[in-house]
Amino acid sequence: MKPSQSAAIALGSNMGDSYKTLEAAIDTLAKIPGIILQAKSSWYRTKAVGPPQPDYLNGCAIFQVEIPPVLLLEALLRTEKKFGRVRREQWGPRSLDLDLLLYDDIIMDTPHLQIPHPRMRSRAFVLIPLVEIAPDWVEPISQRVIRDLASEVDCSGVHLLNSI
Ligand SMILES: Nc1ncnc2c1ncn2[C@@H]1O[C@H](COP(=O)(O)O)[C@@H](O)[C@H]1O
Ligand SMILES: Nc1nc2c(c(=O)[nH]1)N=C(COP(=O)(O)OP(=O)(O)O)CN2
Repeated sequence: MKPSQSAAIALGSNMGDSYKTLEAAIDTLAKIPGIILQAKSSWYRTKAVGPPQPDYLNGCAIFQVEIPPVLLLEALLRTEKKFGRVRREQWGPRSLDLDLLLYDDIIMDTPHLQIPHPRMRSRAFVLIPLVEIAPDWVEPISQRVIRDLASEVDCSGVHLLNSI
């Protein structure tokens, strides 16, 4: 493996003090050896996609990583647990959701890990924050840059909370 790669992570929360949780989750990830924070987006208040539930707070971060994708996923799952994530229904409310969106230009499709995240290309709550910090990153399945993907989603349910 190369000395360092870039990974894009999506963060979301709609239970508890979401702002505090998301900020603390980024700090927690950045303290893990082999994970270095490079950029974080603004936070956005977003209408929930899926079953009726409270609005989410969403954002994205880019990390320089020196660990492989599976170890990075394990670190994300550990961090979700630390912040009280209990797995109930799919697409249901959660204190913290961390998704691995992109890892350099890797394409991976295993039962436990798909990269790029399979639903990222259609999600305004992912693409609107991500375009702030990675407009030129090429999503390797569509071969399109984030800027173009973001320009095509309906962003009516995505509202800026604070600027970077
Ligand atoms: N790219 C991925 N990022 C996060 N989790 C992933 C990814 N690909 C597969 N998974 C699996 O999904 C569940 C977590 O689901 P959520 O409801 O989105 O938290 C996890 O067990 C991963 O193995
Ligand atoms: N606005 C908004 N809506 C959402 C959000 C989110 O972060 N923001 N996350 C979801 C993801 O649900 P889940 O993690 O169960 O599914 P996934 O594997 O498709 O990410 C479902 N709906």
